[in-house]
Amino acid sequence: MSQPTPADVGNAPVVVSNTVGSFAWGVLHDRHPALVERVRRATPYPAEQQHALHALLRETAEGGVIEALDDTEPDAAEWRRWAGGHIGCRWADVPFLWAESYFYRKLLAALGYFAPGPWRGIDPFAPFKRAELMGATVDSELAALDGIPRLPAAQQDTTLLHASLWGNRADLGFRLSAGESGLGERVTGLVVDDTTALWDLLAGQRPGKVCLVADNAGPELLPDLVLADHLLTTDRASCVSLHIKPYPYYISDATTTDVLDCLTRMAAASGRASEIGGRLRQAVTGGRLLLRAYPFACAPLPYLDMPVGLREDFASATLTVMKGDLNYRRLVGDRHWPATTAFSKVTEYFPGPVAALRTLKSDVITGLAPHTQAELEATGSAWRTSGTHALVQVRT
Ligand SMILES: O=P(O)(O)OC[C@@]1(O)O[C@H](CO)[C@@H](O)[C@@H]1O
Repeated sequence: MSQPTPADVGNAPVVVSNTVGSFAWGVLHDRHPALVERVRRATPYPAEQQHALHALLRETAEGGVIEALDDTEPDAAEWRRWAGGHIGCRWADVPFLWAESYFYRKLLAALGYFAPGPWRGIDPFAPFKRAELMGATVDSELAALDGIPRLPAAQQDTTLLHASLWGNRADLGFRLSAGESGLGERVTGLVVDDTTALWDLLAGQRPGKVCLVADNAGPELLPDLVLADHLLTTDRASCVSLHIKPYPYYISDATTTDVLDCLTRMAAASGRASEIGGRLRQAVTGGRLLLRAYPFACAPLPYLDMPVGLREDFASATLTVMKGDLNYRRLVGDRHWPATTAFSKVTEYFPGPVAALRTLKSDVITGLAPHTQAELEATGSAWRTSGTHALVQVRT
């Protein structure tokens, strides 16, 4: 299934979760049980679902062994294929990327998300996503859009791109780990900043399709949608292919419902936000904003393993913009790369120009200049995982 990794990059060790105290270990050990508890408290699930949640917690507890997805699940065969030899292994010993995705899929199975009956299609994360979207922070971010047209054109570009970039801190899974103390202050200088290269790339050709691979709903998706509108209205793109998730995933990842909720939220606002919301609605009906929900968007695999249809979508784009931490891990491979490994090398396989807009929330990083790495290490802070740092990386 995999295409060869570019030979001269080599293969750094894959991230697994079996080192006690590591970031990956913490996700399995702390974040997932905390999430199950939040889900249980948010929705009054009946006994059958409660038992299934208990069973999932037992299965995924320290030392637990991976059990196959029930054959009655509609995508059981696909997951069997994606599982390779992982069923029967300890959760902590398989690739972290795989274990996390499988956990989210098993959580949906436990809640009867795909089963016939009254709980089919009920998004367990909707209460959290809805609360975020209706929050006062969103009001002020939408109101701030009124000031954008007063900025010089280049500053509008940077402001909207960076709003989408930093919107990536609005990730409910990460906030679950950060706890009540909340997120650390953002460090404004980006660890890699290819912002100019990104706009130059779009300026250097006739407007074509831009693929925008979305990440979280609500406070991240809103600036993503505003960016999509900006690309369309400034003729940097003839259409935007917005990739979202086909079903709830990683707590706050955006689904079609979340896109529609954002459009409704914008329409209900005043001024420019409402104008943009109206234009985006028309763009959806007119085919300039295409919604795409590939099954592979929730696959436990790196983009190196993407199927043909998705590859063709990316290949026909002038640029693909990957949002967020998980997409970054999937793009470069969830491996302990030396931090100075060239981003262009690890993304060489990708079928077209690609940009990553990401706040740093896991161990994986590539493309740092040696002096940047040294400066970051010297801070003694958890710069790789704290969400305080961000990057814009481009491979043309
Ligand atoms: O992709 P996103 O929303 O930016 O971040 C996803 C995340 O919160 O979840 C994973 C760990 O569970 C990490 O990739 C990261 O910390």
